[in-house]
Order: sequence, then structure tokens, then C-alpha cells
Amino acid sequence: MPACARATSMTWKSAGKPRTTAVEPVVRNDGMRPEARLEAAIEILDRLETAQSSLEDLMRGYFRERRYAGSGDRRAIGATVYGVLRRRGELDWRLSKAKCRCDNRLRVFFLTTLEHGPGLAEGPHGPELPDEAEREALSAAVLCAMETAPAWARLNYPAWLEGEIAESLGASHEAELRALCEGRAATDLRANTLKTDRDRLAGMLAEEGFATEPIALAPHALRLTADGRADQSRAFGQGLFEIQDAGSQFVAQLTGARQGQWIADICAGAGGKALAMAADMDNRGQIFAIDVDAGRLRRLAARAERAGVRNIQTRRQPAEAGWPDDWRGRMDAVLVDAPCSGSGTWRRQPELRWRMTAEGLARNAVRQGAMLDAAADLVKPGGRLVYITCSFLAAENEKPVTDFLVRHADFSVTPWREAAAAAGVTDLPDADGAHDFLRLTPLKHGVDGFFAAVMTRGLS
Ligand SMILES: C[S@@+](CC[C@H](N)C(=O)[O-])C[C@H]1O[C@@H](n2cnc3c(N)ncnc32)[C@H](O)[C@@H]1O
Repeated sequence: MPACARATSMTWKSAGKPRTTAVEPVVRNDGMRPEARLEAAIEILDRLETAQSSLEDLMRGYFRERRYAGSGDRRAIGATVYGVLRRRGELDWRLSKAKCRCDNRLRVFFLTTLEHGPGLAEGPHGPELPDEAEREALSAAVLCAMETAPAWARLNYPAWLEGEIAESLGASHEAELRALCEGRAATDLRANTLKTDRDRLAGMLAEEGFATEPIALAPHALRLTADGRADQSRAFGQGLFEIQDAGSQFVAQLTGARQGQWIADICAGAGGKALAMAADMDNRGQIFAIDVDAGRLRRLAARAERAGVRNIQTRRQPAEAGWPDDWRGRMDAVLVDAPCSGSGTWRRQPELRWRMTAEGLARNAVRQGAMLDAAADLVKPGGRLVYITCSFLAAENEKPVTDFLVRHADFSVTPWREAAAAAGVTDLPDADGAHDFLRLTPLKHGVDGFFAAVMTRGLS
């Protein structure tokens, strides 16, 4: 009998033919049987283990090939997939305490049992049902109390990260992690000031049935107050807004981008922050948007077109490959929105926590340092270097920045409050004033987790 089983095992039923179970869909438009949905969830979770793409892209591709799956099916399968990823620490700990193998099939059965009770439908398109030993282990795992579980299991992150997390987040790490793992991320919009303003946009969206509220953190930010696909609105098609987390909007302002400046955004991606800076510059001056990923740069170009942005030029190259001579030492500000673990976005992308490895984190740190060195070359005397990640881990935040400052005595830290005030930002988030670096968190600010460090190049 597995270690966790103290009481009588639960009753497991499997029917020879499809039957109604607790996982029966509550919405219509459902072409798939409940057991087929479970099989699909397992397949997606298995694919995710070797995929390079995000869960969102993987699921989009999966359902593109399965047109028979209706919206109800997609929603139910998504709920199981996200549920397993959000609770994987807990599921694995309880399964292993019950001496049960941890694979996606058993995780899905266990989650379904916890959420709906121990009944599973059998059918031609369903997964292989648990055998007797597995049923016994699952029953034991259900009885496993979480009170004695370690933090990584209770808060659902990889066990090896425990020390790093405690060091990075300090005393509030449990509360921060809870907000990151359990909270639901909102959808924020940035009013495109090249075409409209926040109030007018809110009015137009209301007419289209999208209720929003302003967010104090960023002057052009609105938050959707109910679920909805704002990117399918007329206002979106007209380029009146971008979808962008308010935290991302706030940190983009730290470059202090103004009309007529030259700004390099050396990890520009699809241009979330570049487009925000272009609007702050009122299309005057120049943004050089660099990235290694041609697809993202194409998306940036399409977004710029829709937004009426005309002062961004894209360039595909690795940041470390060196710069044209006429860029070096010329930029008013350089933004390094560095590739990182994405730990600050775990609410939206729960798969990221299980993709992290200690080796990957160390590799990121080397790459982040190299990017900062490359960026330094571009900054003019008196200009700004802004380093941003969407991570809460010191290994990819404070560490690369402090190492950079040791290598580059001509740069010094500008406290983020000072940088924000100089950029004309009046609504400052409530963050620990003792720190020169900014940390935004879901717990304290209700946005994705961001880190920002502002450095200024000396004049001589
Ligand atoms: C955090 S994302 C950027 C997000 C973007 N700035 C935004 O606001 O939407 C990091 C980007 O760095 C890019 N990247 C990765 N390695 C790079 C390199 N060696 N040189 C330049 N860009 C790189 C990735 O393709 C990715 O688009």
C-alpha cells in the first residue's frame, strides 16, 4: 500500500462504453467525448515537453489540424492542460508520495480526480485507463495532505529553484509565488497616442461592448474588466491600441524616449516596447529595432503599419555581432529587453516554469552580459542604457547588471525613480524606495513581473 494511503481507497469506476462523467462539458459546440478531450490534453502536454514553441502556439497548431474540435472542446482541453501545468508541483509531489509514476497521463487522471471525483469514461478515443496498481496509487495520492509538502510543491515550481527564489524574492517569496502561480493575468491595452487617447479609446471600446478601466501605473493603459477578444474589435483594426501589459508599458517609459532622439532597441522582438516609445516620440527621431528573429521583426513591421508608426527601422542580426560605425556612441538611449526565463509571466505561460533548467539560467546570464556589453557601445556620453527582463530571478537581473558595472566604469546606476521623473512620468508605482532597480510584481502591482535597471554613461 503506498505511503499516503491511510484510509480506504476510493472507488474507481470505468465503464465499457462511453458514459456521462464529471468531466462532461458544460458548453455546447462540443464534437468530442470527455475521454477524447482527456487524451488530447495528454497529447498536448507530451508534445510540449519537446516543443520549442509556446503552449499557446502549440495549441493553436494542434487545433488547426483538428477542425472537429469545437470551442467547448478547446476550452475544456485547455483547462486541463493549463490546470496540470499550474499544479504540476503539487500533482508530482503527491503522486510520488503515493509511489506513483509522474507522467502526463497520470497527471491528467489525478487532476481530473481532484477536480471532479474518481470517475473516468472509457472510449475508443480516450487514454488507457489506470490499471489496478495505478488506481490504488491515485487514490492514495488524493489522500496525501499538502500541509507537509515543501514550498516547490505547494507553490508549483521546479524543486531546484527553491534557493534561487528565496534569495531573489526575500521574505515575501511565498506570497509573491502564490500570486505568480495562482493569479490570473489581466488583459491590458495601450492607447496609441499617435491616433487617439485613453478616454476616447475607452468610449469607442465601450460602444463595441468592451468594458475597460484605466490603470494608474501607466498613463495610456486600460484594463479589460471582462473576458473578451479586444484584438477582434474595430478599434484594434484601426490601430488605436496595442495589447500590452501595463508593467511593460511602465518600464518602456524608463528610456525617456522623446521627439528627435536616436534609440536602439536591441532585443525588439515583435515591438511591444518599440511601438510604445515611437508613440512617446510622436514619430519624430529614429528607433533602430534589432532582433535575431525574422518572424518577430515582420510582426513588428505589420504592427507599426497598423499603428501609423513611421520612425522604426528594423534590422535582423544578433546584438553581439557588432554595429555600423555611425551608430556607435550615438544613441540617446539603448534598451536591452533581454531574453530571459520569463519567470515574471508564469501566470500567462505556466509551461515556462517546467522548461527552466539550471544550465539554461546560467546560459542566459552569459548572453545577458554579452548583450549589455554590445549595448554599451551604442550609448552616447550622457545617454541611457536600460536593462529589462520579465523575470524575478536575481541571476538574470541584479547579477548581470552589477557584473556589467564592474566591467564598464564609465556607466553608473541612475535610480529608477530619478529616471522616471526625468522622463516626465508622474504616477510612480509603490516599490521599495531603497532599491535603485525597479521590480514590478503581480502581487504588489497587479501586472506581470518585470525588472528594470537604468544606467547612464558618463560624459567624459
Ligand atoms: C523579451 S523578448 C523582447 C520583447 C520585446 N522587446 C517587446 O517588448 O515586445 C527578447 C527578444 O530577444 C531576441 N533575441 C534573442 N537573442 C538575441 C540576440 N542574440 N540578439 C538580438 N536579439 C535577440 C529574441 O528573439 C526576442 O525577441
